[in-house]
Amino acid sequence: MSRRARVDPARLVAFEVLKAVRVDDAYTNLVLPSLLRRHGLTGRDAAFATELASGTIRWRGLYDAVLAACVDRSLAKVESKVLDALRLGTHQLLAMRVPSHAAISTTVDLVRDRVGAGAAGFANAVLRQVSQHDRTAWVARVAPDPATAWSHPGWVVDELRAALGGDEELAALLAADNEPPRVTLVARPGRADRGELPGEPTALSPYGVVLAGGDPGQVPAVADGRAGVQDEGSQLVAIAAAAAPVAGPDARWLDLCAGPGGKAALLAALAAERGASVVASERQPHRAGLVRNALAGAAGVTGVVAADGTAAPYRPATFDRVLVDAPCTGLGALRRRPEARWRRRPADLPGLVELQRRLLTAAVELARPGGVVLYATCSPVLAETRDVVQAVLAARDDVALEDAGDLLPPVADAAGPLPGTVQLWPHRHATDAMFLALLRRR
Ligand SMILES: C[S@@+](CC[C@H](N)C(=O)[O-])C[C@H]1O[C@@H](n2cnc3c(N)ncnc32)[C@H](O)[C@@H]1O
Repeated sequence: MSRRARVDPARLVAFEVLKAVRVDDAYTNLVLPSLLRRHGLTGRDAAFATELASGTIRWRGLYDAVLAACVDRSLAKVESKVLDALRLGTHQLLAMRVPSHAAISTTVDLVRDRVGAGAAGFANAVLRQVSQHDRTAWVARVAPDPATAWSHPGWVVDELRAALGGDEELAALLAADNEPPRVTLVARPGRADRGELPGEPTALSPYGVVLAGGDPGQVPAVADGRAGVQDEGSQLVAIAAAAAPVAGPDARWLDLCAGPGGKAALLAALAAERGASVVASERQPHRAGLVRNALAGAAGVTGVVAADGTAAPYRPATFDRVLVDAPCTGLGALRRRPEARWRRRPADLPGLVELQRRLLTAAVELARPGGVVLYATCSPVLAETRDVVQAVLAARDDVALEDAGDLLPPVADAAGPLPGTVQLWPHRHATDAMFLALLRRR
């Protein structure tokens, strides 16, 4: 048998995912499917590789603290490929139902094959130490703080704690961030009925279904664009944007930050039912292309435009409704993006907040008097939610904050940081932490 043949393909796929995320800034969710295909993995093997890669990336903060206690030098001095393999071995030992001997021997085989015999001996010695304790005991030894125990960067924990208003629910939120989310589908009204989708109806959105299992791409209504994969919180954003009462004409709707098009597709379906039509606008041309794909075959669409929303090519006071689903840190959607928490930096915030403020200002100017603007983020960070809305309200006398909660089916415990705003949470609502604020132009 060749040395190469001893490496388990599911572990090799996970190892290659970690490398792509580290070296190429790849997104786990995008790189995984092609690697699974390339190595011919399906079914249980594909599920194992997915959990191994995604879980290892999510839990990297805790695992590095464990490994630091088992290695006699700084982790920065351990070769990156070896460190990746050690993290994979640690995830199998502390979080997956893999017998210790198998977790260690398969990791050692991987390191021998990919790095060399010396590194394999080192990996063997380190993982044997890791296997001396279970996860609870390791947390007690190396992770006295919630950031390490729940594997989040400290600054992210600080932002989430501030948004929650204290420590009471912090552990529940951080734990929810570490659970891969259930897959939810949306039946786009007028095009599909949720009764034809496989799974249980969602609790909050009248169009949603929690997928029972399997590949959503195989669901016929998803394959032909009448339904889509969409978090329930995102469904509620589009629903709220469509539901705000508007006196007078209600035909021209705008989605100012539409890429890749999930909310635009639901909004267009809702618009079509009411004889209205959506302009879907997105700055990045390739993401505008994704919006075009998402809207293929949909009624209720005026067009898709690649345009900077802060200088959009529309006349002021044109639209009856404007949705601003603003670019943000995404710290409310950590469940679905394993690497995101490690990639974001506090220094990203000021630029994003400035852009959010400019986009919301532009949206207010594009709304006609009496029209509405729904501002949303998939982040609960106060600088991106409360502060942006407050800044725009303070700078203008032609706009007022109204109650976004009234636009939704009853959602318990969803009060946002300003009166009338809504803040959803993964640990309370099993949605992404979407923020919603409703503004009306005077
Ligand atoms: C949170 S995402 C929108 C998600 C989308 N609404 C959906 O449901 O599929 C924010 C989008 O805003 C876009 N964006 C960033 N800066 C922009 C700008 N100045 N004008 C318009 N769009 C912008 C990003 O490219 C990104 O696609």
